[in-house]
Order: sequence, then structure tokens, then C-alpha cells
Amino acid sequence: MNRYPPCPFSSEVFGLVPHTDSSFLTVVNQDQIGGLQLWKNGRWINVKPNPEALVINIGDLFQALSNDVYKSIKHRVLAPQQVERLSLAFFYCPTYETVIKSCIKPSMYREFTFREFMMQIQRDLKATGDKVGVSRFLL
Ligand SMILES: O=C(O)CCC(=O)C(=O)O
Ligand SMILES: [Fe+2]
Repeated sequence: MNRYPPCPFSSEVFGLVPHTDSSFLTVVNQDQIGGLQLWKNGRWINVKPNPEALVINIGDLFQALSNDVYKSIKHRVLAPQQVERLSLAFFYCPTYETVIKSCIKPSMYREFTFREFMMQIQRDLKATGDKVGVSRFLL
């Protein structure tokens, strides 16, 4: 559950900074406040809340397994100005021992386990303050 409290400095801070999800797939149920945006064709696009729909995000593992046929899209959440925003995110991930390996050859990525991937993200975050992500495993 993500809770985004109303923020008087909403133009200066993010609810959630730009990122890609480290999962295989993410299922998001957002409320009606809005603020979720996708980076597409060089600009941020609003994901309009729809009470009858869930948002399905392709994650980094889907990108690696599909050999970049599908991309994990960069997204962010703007901080709400006046009212609280809530969302539910379900990250569909494999076990840590699962080997991520594309069946499309030649593979763009070397084989890696989900554990290796998550540990590399933590190391990069500590060292650079940023998630480098799946590009770390490009051959
Ligand atoms: O709150 C949202 O709509 C998206 C949440 C999200 O991107 C995440 O939890 O990774
Ligand atoms: Fe996300």
C-alpha cells in the first residue's frame, strides 16, 4: 500500500521518484486522485485513473526475459497538493534462486539470478544514489 499525503511543496518534490519496477510484472490499483505518470516518447504522460481498471506495468525481469522486445517503462508519482492519494501495488517476482535468461538468441543480457539482480540494485543505490537496473547485465 502506498500512501501519498497532501504536500504543500508538491511542485518541488515527488510522491515517488522516477523508476522502473524490478519485478516481472506489477499490478497497480490507484485511487481517483491521479499523479501516476509514464515516460513515453520523451515526455511524461498521465495515467488517467479508471475505477474499473488495474494498471499493469512490465518490470525489468520481463524486459530481460523478452530480450528487450518489451521494455520496463519508467514511471513516477507526483505528490498530491490537497488530498491524500492511495495506491496498491502488487509486485509479481520469482524466487531469489530463479535464473533470468532469455530464450531469444543471441541474448542481450547475461544470465543472472533474481537475487544477483536485487543485490546489484542495492549496491548501485548505495554507491551512486541511483538504481542502474537491468542494463548492468547487458552483454
Ligand atoms: O502509486 C502508484 O500509482 C505507483 C506505485 C509504483 O510505481 C510502485 O510502487 O512501484
Ligand atoms: Fe513503480
